[in-house]
Amino acid sequence: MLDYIKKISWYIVSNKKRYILIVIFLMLANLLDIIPPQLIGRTIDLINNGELTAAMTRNILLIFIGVIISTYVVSYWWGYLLFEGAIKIESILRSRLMRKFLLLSPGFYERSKTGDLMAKATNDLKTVNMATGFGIITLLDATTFLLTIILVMGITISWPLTIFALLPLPLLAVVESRLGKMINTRHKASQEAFGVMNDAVLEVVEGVRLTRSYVQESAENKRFHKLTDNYLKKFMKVEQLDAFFQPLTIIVVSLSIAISFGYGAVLVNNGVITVGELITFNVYLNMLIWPMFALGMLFNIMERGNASYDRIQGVLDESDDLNDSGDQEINGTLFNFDDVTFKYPSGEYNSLENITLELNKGETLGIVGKTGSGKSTFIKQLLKIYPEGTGNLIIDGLNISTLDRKKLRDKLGYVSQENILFSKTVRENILFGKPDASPRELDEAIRLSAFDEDLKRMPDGLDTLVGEKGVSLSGGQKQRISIARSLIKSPDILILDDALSAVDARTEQRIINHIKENRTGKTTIIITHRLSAVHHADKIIVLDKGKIVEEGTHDMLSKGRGWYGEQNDYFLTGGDSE
Ligand SMILES: Nc1ncnc2c1ncn2[C@@H]1O[C@H](COP(=O)(O)OP(=O)(O)OP(=O)(O)O)[C@@H](O)[C@H]1O
Repeated sequence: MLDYIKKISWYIVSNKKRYILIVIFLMLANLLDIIPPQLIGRTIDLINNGELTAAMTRNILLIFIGVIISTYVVSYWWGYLLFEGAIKIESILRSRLMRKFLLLSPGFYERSKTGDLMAKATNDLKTVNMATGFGIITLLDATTFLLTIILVMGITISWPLTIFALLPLPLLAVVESRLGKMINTRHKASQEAFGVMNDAVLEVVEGVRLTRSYVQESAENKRFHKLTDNYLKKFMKVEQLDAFFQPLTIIVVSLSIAISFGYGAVLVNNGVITVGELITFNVYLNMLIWPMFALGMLFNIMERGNASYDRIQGVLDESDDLNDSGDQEINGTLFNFDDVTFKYPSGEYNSLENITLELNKGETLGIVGKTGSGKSTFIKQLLKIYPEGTGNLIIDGLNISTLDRKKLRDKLGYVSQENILFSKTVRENILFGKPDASPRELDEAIRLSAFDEDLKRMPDGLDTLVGEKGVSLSGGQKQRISIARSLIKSPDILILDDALSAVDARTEQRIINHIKENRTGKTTIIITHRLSAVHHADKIIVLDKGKIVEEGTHDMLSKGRGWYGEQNDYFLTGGDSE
C-alpha cells in the first residue's frame, strides 16, 4: 500500500499546499468528532449525580449544534480539496498517456491491443483516481481518527482498558495486508481480461457487417461470451477477496467490545472508572468500526490503484525506438537510398533488400510490383515510421537517423492505403492537412483531387458529416478527400500509396494530370497497381521480394520482358496474354 503512495509522491509533493490543508481540515474534523461522546458521558454522570441544571442542558445543546455546523464546513473543504486533487491526477496521467500514444511508433501498436490501451485510458485511470481520492482520504482519515480515538480513550478513560480492548487490532492489520497483496495480482489479471474483452467489443462492432454477411453471428456471440466469462471470473476473484474485509472488521471490533465490557466491568467494580466513562469508552470503540473498516478498504483500493498505476506507467515508460537527434531543416533536394535493407521488428524476412536509388527534387518516382513486394515499406522508411535497417538513407546530404521526425514529415504529404478520416465534416477533414488554409486553397485542393463533382451531390456540401471513419462515403470519395487533405498542404514531397485504387480510370487520369501540372519542381512518389498512374513518371522501379528488379521510364520498361513489360502487355490486351 505504501508502494502506491511512493509512486504518486511526485504529485503530492507538487501539490503540498493542498495536502497540508487537507490534513489540517481532517485533524479538525477528528477533534470535533471526539466532543459528542465526551458530552454524552458527562451528561450521563451529571444525571446520575443529580447535578444537571437547565442552563447546563442549554449549553450542551449549543455545543452540539456548534460541533455539527463546524464538522459540516470542515468536512466539505477536505472532501472538495481531496477529490479535486484526485480528478487532477487522473487528467494529468490521461494527458501524459495521450501524448505517449501520439508519439509511440507502430512497433508499440503491433504489440498492444487497442482494447487494452482503451482500458488503460479509462478504467485504470479511474482506479488511480479512486486510490488517490478515496484511498488517501481513507488513509489520512482512518489513521488520524484511529489514533485520536485511541489517545482520547487512553487519556480520558483508562490506558489498561484501551490496550486490552485493542489487542485484536494487529491481527486485522496482518490479514488485511496479505489480502491487499493478493488483490494487487488479481486486479492486474482482471484488468488485462477487461482489455481483451474491450478489444473484442471493438472488433465485433467494426466487423458487424462482415459477420452478418458470413452468417457468423452465433460464433461471434460464443467467442464474446467466452471473453466476458473470463473477465467475470477474474473480476469475481478480486471481489471474493474484497468480501473478506467487512466480516473481518466486524469480528475484530466485536472481540474488542467483548473484552472492553468484561474488563471494563471489573474496572467499574473497583471504582477505577465510572459507568458513564465505560459507556463513553464503548461509544468510542464503536466509532472505531469505521476507521478499521476503512483501513481494510484502504488496502483494497490502494492495491487496485497500485496495479492500475503500474499498467499506465508501463505505457509511459515505453521507450521511443526512433532516434530524433538533429534539428536540421531539409527541403528534399536529393533522396539517396544507399544499399538500404530493412526487416520489420516482428518480421522474419527482409522486407527491403539492398535498395540503392537516387531521387532528385522535382522528379516523379513510380513504384510498382507484386502485392507484398515492399512498396509501402519503402515509403515507411522514408517517413521514418520504423527504426532504420542497414545501409544509409540520405536526404539532402543528411542521414535520416539524424533528422527530426516532425520536421521531416512536415515536408511530406502522405496518402496511405487506409484513407483514415475523422468523424467530422468534409471541410474539417481536408483542412486537417493545413488548418489555416484560405477558401481559395481549399477549393483548389478539391479541384486537384477531382472531388468537385461529388461535392455538388453532398447534402450539406463541405459541411456534410462523413460519419465514423467516413462510413457514409464511398471508397473513391474517401480516397479523394485524403488526397485533397495532402494536396492542400502543397508538400515538397507528395506520396500516394495506392491512393487511386478505388477511383475509375478517367478520374485517375484527371487527378494524375492535375498533379503533373501543379507539382512542377516538386517531388512526387506514386505507388500503384495500375501502370497508367505512373506512365508519366521520370523514374519507375519494380520491386520484388523487397529488391529493385527493374528500373527505368515507362517507355524503357514496357519494351522489356520483365514484370513491367508483362503487366503492360496484359493491360493492353485486356488480359488475353495470360
Ligand atoms: N508491420 C509489419 N510487420 C511485419 N511484416 C510486415 C509488416 N508490414 C508488412 N510486412 C511484410 O513486409 C512485406 C512487404 O509489405 P508491404 O506492405 O511493403 O508490401 P506492398 O508491396 O506495399 O504490398 P501491397 O501491394 O499489397 O500493398 C510483406 O511480406 C509483409 O507481410
